[in-house]
Amino acid sequence: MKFTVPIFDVKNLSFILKEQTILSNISLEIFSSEYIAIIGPNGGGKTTLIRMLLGLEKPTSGEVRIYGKKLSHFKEWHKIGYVPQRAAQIDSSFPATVSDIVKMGRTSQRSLFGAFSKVDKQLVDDAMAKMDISDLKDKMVGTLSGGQRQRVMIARALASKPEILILDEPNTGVDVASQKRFYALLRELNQKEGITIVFITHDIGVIADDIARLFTINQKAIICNNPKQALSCEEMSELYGIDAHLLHVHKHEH
Ligand SMILES: Nc1ncnc2c1ncn2[C@@H]1O[C@H](COP(=O)(O)OP(=O)(O)OP(=O)(O)O)[C@@H](O)[C@H]1O
Repeated sequence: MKFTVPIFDVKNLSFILKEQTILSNISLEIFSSEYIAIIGPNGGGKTTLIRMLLGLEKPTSGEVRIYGKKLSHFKEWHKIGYVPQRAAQIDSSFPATVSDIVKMGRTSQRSLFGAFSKVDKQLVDDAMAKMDISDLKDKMVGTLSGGQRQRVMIARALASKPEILILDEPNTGVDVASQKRFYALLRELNQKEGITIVFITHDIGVIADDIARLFTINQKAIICNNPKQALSCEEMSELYGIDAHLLHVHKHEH
């Protein structure tokens, strides 16, 4: 079923910090089952935008709605899986196994000391299977490769059975072969399971065929209709870096 209400509805969002404009008048919508990439120069405000979508940072002006609700009224945070930037950079002595980490994905839906139910266990096992890490479940997470850790962090997010997965530059420090495998997994989550994906990346060329829309953020948003326009947008974003203009606003069709 397609939502007519967007998952995220952002209107005229601005964020000014110590007189520096970080985001200026951003408006966008993200719909169920979309695969969206967000690109832009370093410091362009991509992470800040995501933090505002999740209520982790308060905008100076403007509004974010999730599933039609104001952020302050939204309670179903388990529907949103978030893997922040550098989440996979875990200290090698970190005392937790892969399955310990993935189980943490269930905590938001259990009472603080609630027992780990059969359903919880099944969801954890499913998330590990989807991310192809079942055989690593008893390994200490700090001993894994960058690509394996990255898949553990995403499995943790999947264990909460999210409807939307937000990934902030998940490929930093991951080799090309692991990246390709990772992109294939994301495509599968989007196409087979209908999970909405919002993906902050510098790697747009590789996923251009998978994504539905691209947002280029450089204080202001440039929104492209389709991935074929994406590459020219990327070139443009590299060019200006100073003052972007709203070039094209996508109208979502239902
Ligand atoms: N809480 C904060 N305190 C100080 N500066 C901040 C804060 N939040 C964001 N900024 C600044 O806002 C700008 C945008 O940062 P942000 O991390 O959102 O950019 P980004 O596009 O995600 O960059 P990158 O590609 O390097 O991750 C940067 O100049 C950053 O220093």
